[in-house]
Amino acid sequence: MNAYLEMLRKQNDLPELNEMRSYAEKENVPILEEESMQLLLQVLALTNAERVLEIGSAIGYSALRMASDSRHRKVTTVERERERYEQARFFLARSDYRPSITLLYGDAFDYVEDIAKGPSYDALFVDAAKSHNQSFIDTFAPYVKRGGVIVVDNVLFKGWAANPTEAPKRLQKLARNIHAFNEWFQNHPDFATKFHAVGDGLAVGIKRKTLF
Ligand SMILES: C[S@@+](CC[C@H](N)C(=O)[O-])C[C@H]1O[C@@H](n2cnc3c(N)ncnc32)[C@H](O)[C@@H]1O
Repeated sequence: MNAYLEMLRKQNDLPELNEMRSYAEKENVPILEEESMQLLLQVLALTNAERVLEIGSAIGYSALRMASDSRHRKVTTVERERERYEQARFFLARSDYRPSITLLYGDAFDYVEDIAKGPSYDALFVDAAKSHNQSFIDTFAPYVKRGGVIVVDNVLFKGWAANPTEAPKRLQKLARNIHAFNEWFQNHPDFATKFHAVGDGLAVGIKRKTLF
């Protein structure tokens, strides 16, 4: 069944995406799983998200997927690892969607002032250091419009968020941290949040128009 869905999905794939996926696999760069991508793109389409802020570009794969999914969409994406940023620049430079993507190098937290000066975003996609999920949302959600969406990847963390003691010892703290974040996001009065068991787990929070 998955092969069938993959065949359907790939019918309107951009040629450069295959190259990016192969690079990611070869170099062990984590990119968004396809099931999660489908949900992310659907959420962005349903909410007419034209301005998207992404934290964690890696090699620019999800930024390109988001930008190429709608003619009117503009994606700003931030990556703090030099090599990944350079690789993203390399891949995106050859894409027709380059003008729709603003690729920034550095720690996302260093861009708060710049982001605060611009117009608000329709969506925020958090796919960076998992231990900072809450800080990313505390810091950047104020620049998402009310009714906009906040999407966070890896909220299941291979199932270890539910059972941190089953994670390898070195990852147990992170698993507990992700679980604490999930509870915080689920119960935050500013967001209507739903969790989806796709890929490594995707949380989608809608920034409420009025507070509860
Ligand atoms: C899972 S990868 C992103 C994958 C990408 N969204 C995709 O699906 O194609 C996470 C990336 O976030 C970056 N990152 C982590 N913390 C960050 C921060 N504070 N600011 C900017 N980038 C960060 C990491 O260097 C890493 O490349």
